[in-house]
Amino acid sequence: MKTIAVMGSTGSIGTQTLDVVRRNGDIQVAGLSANRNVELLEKQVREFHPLLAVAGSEEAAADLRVRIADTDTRVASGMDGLIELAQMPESDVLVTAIVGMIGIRPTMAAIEAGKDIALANKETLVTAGHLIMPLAEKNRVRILPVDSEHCALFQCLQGGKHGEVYKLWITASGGPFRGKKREELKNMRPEDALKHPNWSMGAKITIDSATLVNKGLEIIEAGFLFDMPLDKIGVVVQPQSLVHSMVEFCDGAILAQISEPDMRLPIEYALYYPERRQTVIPRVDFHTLRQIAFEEPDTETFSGIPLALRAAREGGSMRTVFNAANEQAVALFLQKKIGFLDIYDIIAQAMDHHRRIPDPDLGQILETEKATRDWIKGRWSD
Ligand SMILES: NC(=O)C1=CN([C@@H]2O[C@H](COP(=O)(O)OP(=O)(O)OC[C@H]3O[C@@H](n4cnc5c(N)ncnc54)[C@H](OP(=O)(O)O)[C@@H]3O)[C@@H](O)[C@H]2O)C=CC1
Ligand SMILES: CC(=O)[C@@H](O)[C@H](O)COP(=O)(O)O
Ligand SMILES: [Mn+2]
Repeated sequence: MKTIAVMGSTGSIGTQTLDVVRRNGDIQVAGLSANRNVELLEKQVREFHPLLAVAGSEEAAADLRVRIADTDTRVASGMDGLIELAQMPESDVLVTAIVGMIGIRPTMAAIEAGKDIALANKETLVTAGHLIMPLAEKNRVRILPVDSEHCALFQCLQGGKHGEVYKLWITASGGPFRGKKREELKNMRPEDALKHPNWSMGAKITIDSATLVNKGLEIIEAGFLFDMPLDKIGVVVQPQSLVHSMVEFCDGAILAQISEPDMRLPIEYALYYPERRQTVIPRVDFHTLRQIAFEEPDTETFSGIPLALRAAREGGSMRTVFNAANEQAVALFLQKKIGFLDIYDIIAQAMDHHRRIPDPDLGQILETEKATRDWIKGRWSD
């Protein structure tokens, strides 16, 4: 029986991971973690009986300890707790369902302890992919993509040779503001941007979908996961989110992965790879589906992709600045301290201000993150 630890179990990916576990009934859960949502974490502890539960702060951990005093689950907190969760001797796989580049250290710790990674936490790969992919190879662990596009690419690549790939096509929904122009975007509020047309996800990634920064992050993520140069990665809008991505091969053949938009499929694929299980999601109905549409992304209106390409081309610590500035800007937008288009300005200005480190180590990545956040706080926060 496989045993997993779920980092970020109370979020969108975390709860869907536990749903996959619940429906299959043959995976054990060794550890769970949340930031502040101890109420849900308590429920999860009572249902899945993990050995360890980690809360974001010592205050939240103290609350959780009281709540689950009648169980055998031990409670830890903060980054030390996440690293302990990542390295639990009982677990085979770490599901990285936490949001943001805070996932870097526990993900690296898990790889060092020989755990496979079911990776949803794309920010970690965007900022530290040059450290993580070689570390995984050295420790002979698998990085199994959970992000829907990357899981689709991974499925389409099965059996194909790396050298035979002509292009990876990442699909984008276009987000809630598809078709709008900059003038209309100026006044968009968080409640507008949080209405994703096809997916129900956490707040941060939903805003990233609206700016198309999510697609930018996903281009960089795909580069690391599949060892592909930027000119072999394209983006095409597929507004229904039915085609999750495609691989075009040298002979002109294109393989696509199509399914209803439901993250439980990629989560299940990553957890059971290379086996396929019975579906836990609704099947595509070709009797009612009339067409599958594609269009070009509007990169003039939505700067998420061009900004990411700039960060990827300049490389090194610039990827950290792109990601950290975006994390900070999205938080400010959600707090209604800045407008929607300010997200792009903050990222661009933070990148202009930064002096690039070509091949940053972990310490330099974390220092760059802090410097970027401090620089933004000094200019855009109270
Ligand atoms: N949601 C989706 O469908 C998809 C998500 N992804 C990626 O997966 C990752 C998770 O996304 P999603 O599930 O939507 O995010 P959510 O915001 O829904 O969940 C985030 C999880 O991380 C925890 N967390 C947040 N901040 C901290 C912190 N500082 N310390 C400890 N724990 C923390 C949250 O705890 P609490 O509940 O207590 O706040 C929660 O468990 C992201 O990297 C996202 O880009 C990729 C593809 C699809
Ligand atoms: C479900 C998933 O993987 C998200 O990353 C999704 O792709 C977001 O949709 P967008 O295509 O709108 O960014
Ligand atoms: Mn995605």
